[in-house]
Amino acid sequence: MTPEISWQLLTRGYLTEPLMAESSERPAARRVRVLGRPALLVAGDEGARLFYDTELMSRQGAVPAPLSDEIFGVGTIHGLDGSAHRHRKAIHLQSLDDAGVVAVREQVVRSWRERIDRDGEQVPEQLFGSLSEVLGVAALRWAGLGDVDAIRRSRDLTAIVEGLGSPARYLRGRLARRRCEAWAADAVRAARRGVDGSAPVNVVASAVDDQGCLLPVEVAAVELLNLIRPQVAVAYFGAFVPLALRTRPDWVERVGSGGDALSCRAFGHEIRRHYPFVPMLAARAREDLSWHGHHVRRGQRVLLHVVATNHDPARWDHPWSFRPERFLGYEPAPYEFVPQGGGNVERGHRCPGEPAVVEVLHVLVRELADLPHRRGPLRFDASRIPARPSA
Ligand code: HEM
Repeated sequence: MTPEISWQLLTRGYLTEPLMAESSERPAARRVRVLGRPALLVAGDEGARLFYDTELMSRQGAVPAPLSDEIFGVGTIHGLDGSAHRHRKAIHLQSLDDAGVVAVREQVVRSWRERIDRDGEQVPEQLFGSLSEVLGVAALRWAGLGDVDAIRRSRDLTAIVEGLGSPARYLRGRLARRRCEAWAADAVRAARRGVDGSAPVNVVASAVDDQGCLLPVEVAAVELLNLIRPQVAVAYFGAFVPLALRTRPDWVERVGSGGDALSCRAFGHEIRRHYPFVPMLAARAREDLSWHGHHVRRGQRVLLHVVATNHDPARWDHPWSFRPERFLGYEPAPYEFVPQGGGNVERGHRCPGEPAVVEVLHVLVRELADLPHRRGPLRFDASRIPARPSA
């Protein structure tokens, strides 16, 4: 029988069965149902190549609207194709160019130092909450929005991401999104009235679509939030750092301030590969197609299983072990490692924030490795999306 995975995702989270086999016997694809509709679930390098083939796949309406509107917002880049998508993507790539990434890193270091000065040198009891605030303050300053209501806004941005996992959290996320879109729209209007500048809020406020028209305020607000919200979400990876360091105590010195940058980077990559965050991604077939004996009709969903791809036994040795050494001197190829999507960042939907996340994780790994008490939970609940360590 074809499994309905919507319900499984809600109740079993990352343990949703299809394609999670640990052996190399894993099938190339599985037929599933999403909200009652047939879909094809693919994984691994080959599956990712199919998923990111823009000739074959479209993103329009791929993520069910109730989910997309809550997590990303109405009119978001995630559902665009072709030249509309490329124009919108340019906003993000401009804000997250090399200088933008350096600025993200500087703001995170500053915000982290402020927290240490305030609360002292120890891993906070509630590391996830503390990191979301540190990263939220940093992201809002980076975007050019200053410190106004920064903590409350950071909590709302986290509530939006938390909305993925359960009906109660979803409702809280919708309310938080309404509040966030209101202040983001105000920020866009103020930037349109005010001074020019290179801060991301100004970049978004002055951006035009592929017809040369300014983005509607509501859409610009959604894109401004697309630049800020995911920076707060790096707290999910950051919260795994103490757990990862306890799994591999032999790496503590290598990644602390006396260690080396390459080890720190490898450790961050392995955190993004090993610990789950985004479970799967969605596209729709542009035309009827056939793949490994499965027929996919035009308009049907094709899903890329992110976690199964990052743990593909055909690609990764001991995929379920935390082994940062696998990334020493090795940068992952575009379709084998997809915690933030795969393929080409300019032409496809790969995450434009990936270089910033690599830098932020570098800072968090180094700082958390240096703190004297590396306490914190030793496990996480794999049935909860998004995952984070729990006591
Ligand atoms: C926790 C860290 C992050 C994770 C796990 C993550 C993951 C992802 C994933 C899986 C996608 C979708 C790829 C696809 O649809 O093919 C994506 C897209 C995107 N991400 Fe991230 N991301 C993170 C951080 C960031 C940051 C820091 C930013 C910006 C500052 C950002 C901005 C975006 C945007 C704008 C898109 C849409 C790209 C498009 O549709 O072309 N993300 N991200």
